[in-house]
Amino acid sequence: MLTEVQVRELLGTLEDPFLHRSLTETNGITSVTIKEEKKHVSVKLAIAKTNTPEQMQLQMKVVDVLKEGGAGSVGIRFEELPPEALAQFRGTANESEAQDLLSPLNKVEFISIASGKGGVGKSTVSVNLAIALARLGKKVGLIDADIYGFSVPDMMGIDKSPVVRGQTIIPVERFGVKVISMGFFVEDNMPVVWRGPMLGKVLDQFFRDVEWGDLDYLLLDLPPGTGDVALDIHQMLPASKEIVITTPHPTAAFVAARAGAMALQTDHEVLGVIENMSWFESKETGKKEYLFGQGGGPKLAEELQTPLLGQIPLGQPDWNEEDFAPSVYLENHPTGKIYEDIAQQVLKQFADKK
Ligand SMILES: Nc1ncnc2c1ncn2[C@@H]1O[C@H](COP(=O)(O)OP(=O)(O)OP(=O)(O)O)[C@@H](O)[C@H]1O
Repeated sequence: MLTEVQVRELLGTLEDPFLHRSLTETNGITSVTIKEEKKHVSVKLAIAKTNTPEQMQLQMKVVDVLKEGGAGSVGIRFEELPPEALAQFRGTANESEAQDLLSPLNKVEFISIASGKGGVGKSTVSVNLAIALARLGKKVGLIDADIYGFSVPDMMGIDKSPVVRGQTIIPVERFGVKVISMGFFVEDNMPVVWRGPMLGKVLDQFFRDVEWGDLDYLLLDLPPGTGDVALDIHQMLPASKEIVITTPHPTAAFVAARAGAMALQTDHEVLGVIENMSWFESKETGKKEYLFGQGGGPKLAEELQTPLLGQIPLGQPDWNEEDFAPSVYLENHPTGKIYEDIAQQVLKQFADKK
């Protein structure tokens, strides 16, 4: 297993993407933690500018280098170099990088939506949460990165593909959300054998080549599960905060806990838990039936020491024929209101952390 000295040696030659000096020169490796029994290496790196496509690329390099060196899993947290350190090197960044520093994605907050297994409603929640944030006046983007089925376009009733202008991809806008799905680029939704690193490259392209404009929040609908692909992706994600989706059954919560643990292991803060398919409410009697059991959401939230952001009942949204969007709840639908409440809690959490 790697030692701290070896980790510092391996990473020391990688460059700060903006300053073009090695991380050794910039004193950019701020901490290294090694959990030998789990072969887990956790590093904190300081670079000139965080939450950028460049950070994403560096992140991928760090994961590659450490895994080649023998690490089983890698957690990376980025922070910005202090102004004094930056001032010392600033002269070395050239004009085009100065442009990059102003790139609109610099200010965006990433929120990834994860689940322990498929079918729990991760895509449904991603779509409705993105729309709820947009309804609250935020500028929102959504990346459908669920390689096991690109369901977001269908769920939102999107029937057109994004316009591609040269190198630039213009996302499709629907309900005030800018959407990009891998499904847009896969012919007839053909199944593809995706490997984590490949998905990482496509994600990187989505960060770089999509004309997102000025965004406040970029949501990522992640592939479900806690296997290799999910782990690879977690390691490549930008400094995103994570929301974990579960159904109310205690065993489902147990599986979802592994997704939460993976987030924490890869240094992603968990914003909260959303329990989906919580109950079915009879229209006649108003009585709630707990078809999938009870207690999974609160239990998971307690285990991950994070808030339970909300519970979504079973049911179908009402939509009209001409504006067909099978999974989108309207603003005044009771479930639409629950999503609004969740979106408000999410905004509050970001505001509190600033
Ligand atoms: N609250 C709900 N009430 C009724 N049906 C729901 C609810 N949430 C999700 N569904 C339905 O359950 C199915 C699975 O949902 P969804 O695709 O969002 O799950 P997922 O976790 O993203 O699955 P996967 O990752 O396997 O794609 C869909 O048909 C969706 O319409």
